[in-house]
Amino acid sequence: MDSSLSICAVALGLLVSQINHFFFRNYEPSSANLPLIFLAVQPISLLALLGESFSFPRLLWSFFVFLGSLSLSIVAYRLSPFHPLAQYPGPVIGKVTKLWGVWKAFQGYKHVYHKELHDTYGPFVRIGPNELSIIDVVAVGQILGHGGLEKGRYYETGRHSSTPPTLVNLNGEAHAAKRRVWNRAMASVRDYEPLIGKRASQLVSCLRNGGIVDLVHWFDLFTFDVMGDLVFGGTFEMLQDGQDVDGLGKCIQTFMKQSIRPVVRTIQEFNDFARGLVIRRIKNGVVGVRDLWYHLADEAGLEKRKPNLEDSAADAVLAVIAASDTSALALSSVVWFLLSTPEYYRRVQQELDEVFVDGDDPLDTKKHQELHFLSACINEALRLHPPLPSKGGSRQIPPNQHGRTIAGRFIPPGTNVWTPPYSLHRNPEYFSFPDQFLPDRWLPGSKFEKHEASAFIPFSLGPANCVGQKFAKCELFMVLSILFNSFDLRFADGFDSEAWGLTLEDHFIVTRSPLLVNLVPRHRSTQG
Ligand code: HEM
Repeated sequence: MDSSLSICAVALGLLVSQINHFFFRNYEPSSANLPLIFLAVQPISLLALLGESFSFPRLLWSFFVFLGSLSLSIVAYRLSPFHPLAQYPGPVIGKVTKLWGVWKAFQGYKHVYHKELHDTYGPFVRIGPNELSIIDVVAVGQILGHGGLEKGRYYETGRHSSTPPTLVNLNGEAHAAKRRVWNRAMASVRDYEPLIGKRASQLVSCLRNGGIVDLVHWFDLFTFDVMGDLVFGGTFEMLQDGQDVDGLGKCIQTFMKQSIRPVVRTIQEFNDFARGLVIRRIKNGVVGVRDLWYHLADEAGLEKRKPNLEDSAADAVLAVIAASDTSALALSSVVWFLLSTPEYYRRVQQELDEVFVDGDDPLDTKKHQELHFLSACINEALRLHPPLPSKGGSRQIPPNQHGRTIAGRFIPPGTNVWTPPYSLHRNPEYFSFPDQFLPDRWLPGSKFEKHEASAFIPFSLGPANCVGQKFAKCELFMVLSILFNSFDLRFADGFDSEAWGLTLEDHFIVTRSPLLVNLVPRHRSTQG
């Protein structure tokens, strides 16, 4: 047949494809761009090298032989007992390719997919050719805790080259150095209490007339305003406007969903937006409390090397992203769980009424320590709806290092490891009735058969855990205390409350649909 290649050409095509497989297995590229060009050029070069004449059918054959044999050999190797992760169970599709997982992530249901896999295959699941998902509590401590594994390469690939690395992208000493600055900034949440309290009061004041409101919307505005205050000393004023005039929330969502085309434009918009805020903040200086920018830009001159403006701005933007959606989701989730279980809502209300007798300020943080049942409800909401359900904690063993034994099992070099909080928190080995909202499990002396508090990691663990954890908890207690103290809440008539939980989609930040609640002002309210 004229269009076929000579036997020699086919043999060479097969050989070269095997060399490619060997090469890419040992030197895995971090970007697909160059390898794709490299792969496309080879079948054409082979034809030229062998002096074969160029025609469309011949080119097609050449690609078919080369790519077909390369694909077959990759699939065979990934499914073979010779693959370093062969001992780990998982779906065939996951062993062969990451594309199925990517599709689930694109849909926003990666967390649910991983849980289903763990339900089927157990605590160690091979979810990608070189990826494991682990929900064993000993392993999670060894992976994320001190002396654990370093951050996976997804932390770096998620960053656009036009933006300097932030705390989240860094590893090792570079991370520790930046983390020191962040720790300094977040050391005393007490300093920030007036700032959070002011916005919590403003939130309640905006809602003072009661009626039907979308709490997702208002919690979003609240957390953005708080972060504007914390990071830049006051900026956004979304509560005052009653809306996100600059579209910051939309911008963050698009950015996180990373739909290829808008992403570059979004990053550009984001950087421009941040630059504007920074310029304004530098012009205004510190107004009142020392804000996060004061620390990030080292205005006190405590660091040996002053950070440059671009670096500090990138971290300031990180703060807004890391803190706003996570806290807003937590607030919405607590309200949703409580209104879905009226007996728990009544207990929270009763506790608040006992702790804050008439005239007491529900923003008094010293009294928040007495809110044991509310605290249990917050934990339970964070357990069932962790704001970072699947991505909080991807780690890796770099290909050029030795493997590690984790919880008695060998993890070979080149493996990416995930510890998805959503699946871990719902592991029946660690929590009785794992899918049910049962806040009593968090109270001292609870009689639940299984309760493994170290399997509860909504803020992650170890040296890269959430630096804003205390701040977030302070926000939660303040807002929930003043909200429940000021209003009686119930779902709006006709609102499909059961469906709300199913609308949560995991796109790194968790997107959610409106939460329609009817607010009736309470007579004993001290605010608004
Ligand atoms: C309920 C609210 C919050 C939750 C559940 C949460 C959860 C998390 C988790 C799981 C991580 C680890 C992520 C990873 O390893 O990929 C993290 C990291 C981080 N969080 Fe939060 N967060 C919350 C609120 C906040 C707030 C209020 C701030 C800032 C004021 C903040 C700032 C950060 C930063 C800067 C990091 C990166 C830490 C590092 O890499 O060293 N978060 N958060």
